[in-house]
Parts: sequence; structure tokens; C-alpha cells
Amino acid sequence: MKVDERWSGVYSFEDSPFIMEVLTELRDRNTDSIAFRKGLVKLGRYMGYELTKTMEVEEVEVETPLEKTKGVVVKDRRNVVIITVLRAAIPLMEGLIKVFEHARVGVVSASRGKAPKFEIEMNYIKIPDLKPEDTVIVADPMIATGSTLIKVLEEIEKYGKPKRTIVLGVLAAPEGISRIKEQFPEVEIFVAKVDRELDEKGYILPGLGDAGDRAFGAPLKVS
Ligand SMILES: O=P(O)(O)OC[C@H]1O[C@H](OP(=O)(O)OP(=O)(O)O)[C@H](O)[C@@H]1O
Ligand SMILES: O=c1cc[nH]c(=O)[nH]1
Ligand SMILES: [Mg+2]
Repeated sequence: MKVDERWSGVYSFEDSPFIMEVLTELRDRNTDSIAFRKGLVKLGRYMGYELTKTMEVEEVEVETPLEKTKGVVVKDRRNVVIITVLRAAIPLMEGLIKVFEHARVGVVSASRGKAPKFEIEMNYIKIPDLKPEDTVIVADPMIATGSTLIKVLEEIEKYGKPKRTIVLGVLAAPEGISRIKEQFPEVEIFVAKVDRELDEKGYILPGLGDAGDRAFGAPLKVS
């Protein structure tokens, strides 16, 4: 895990060769949707595992079949709420929940409109009550303009004040991180990599394309 000095509370996993290899496969235009989804599940699992390194640990006593010894329990792992931002976070959540098996799960739909407004349509919102001991992990693979996450974070604030709010993504553009950090300085951001910039349509460069479409296929517009 690497601290990104441009902001406070922003981390990347550029120092993990395994995470970078999975990211490389996701970036590859020839990766089909089965492999793309599998890659997102892997990243959810391994980035989730890395996140446990930032969590509160308690020392416990354990009895092996032979004798007593000291062990640990990652306390915060028991109090995790994963917020899944549809669509692209579905496979990421599948990986995360393997590490945080006790997690309560919220689901929100968010769809970004076209440039230059990038209006966010959010029609489906199911978020559990957030308790002071909770670590909320907002899973969304792509942080581009940041508009989606700002809208989601504004909504989450209505459900209680957790111990930590974490955004877990795959790729981010510096513009999106700056916008989120400006409005939510306390929110921690963990991404596999911070990419270079956004193009005029709001796509991350070099990026991996449209994460939702690559994982599930492009939706047909009928009206
Ligand atoms: O930071 P932003 O500029 O708001 O863009 C990021 C959002 O774009 C994608 O969702 P999209 O709207 O394409 O929906 P989808 O997951 O259903 O494809 C992605 O999964 C993020 O939620
Ligand atoms: O590059 C991008 C930007 C927004 N959403 C995506 O899926 N990809
Ligand atoms: Mg999309």
C-alpha cells in the first residue's frame, strides 16, 4: 500500500505486483467479460485483504490441541458495511465479502449521464443503519469525475456516523479524487492505481474503458 502525497488519506496498491498484474488484464481490450468479472472479484478480495492491515486488531488467547498461545482478532472486520454502487461494483463486492464475511450490504444504483453535465441518476437506494463502530466501504471500480461517489456519499451521510468511511476503487482520475476530498476530507480512498487524466467524455486515461459494459455488456437503449 502506497500513500499518495498529493492528498491526505489516499492510497494506491501500485507496490503490489499481483494487484498490478490483475489490473493489467483488466486494462487489456482483449479481455472478455468472463475474465473481466473474475479480475474484479480478485481485486475485491486482495484489496480487501490489504485493507485489513489498516484495521484495529485485538490480541486474544487461543488453545491449540497442545497448549495455550496468543492470537489476534481483526475487530473492525466484524463491523463492516459494504455499499455496492451498481453496476460495476457487483463483482468487486463479491470479492470483498470473501474477506468481510460478516458485512452488512447496502446497494445503490447510480448511472452517469453524458458530458459536460455528468448528471447522476440514483433511483434505487437500500442502505442499512450505520453505527459508530462501523467501517463503511463504498465499492465502485471507477472514480472518474467523482460525481457518482459524491452523490452516493451525500446519501450515506443520512444513515448515521460510522467510525470510518472508505472508498474502494480500481482506477481513479486525479480530478475525481480532488473533488471528493474537497467535499469529504475525512473519507479515505484506496485504489489499485491513480491514472493520468480524464478525456473530454469523462473516461479515465489510460483507464480500462467502461467498467459496467466490459463486465456485463453494453445495455440496449430502447427509448
Ligand atoms: O466518477 P464518475 O464520473 O461519476 O464516473 C464513475 C462512474 O461511472 C461508472 O458507472 P456508470 O454510470 O457507467 O454505470 P454502470 O456501472 O452501470 O456502467 C462507474 O462504475 C462509476 O460509478
Ligand atoms: O473511464 C471510465 C469512467 C467512468 N466510468 C467507467 O466505467 N470508466
Ligand atoms: Mg458504465
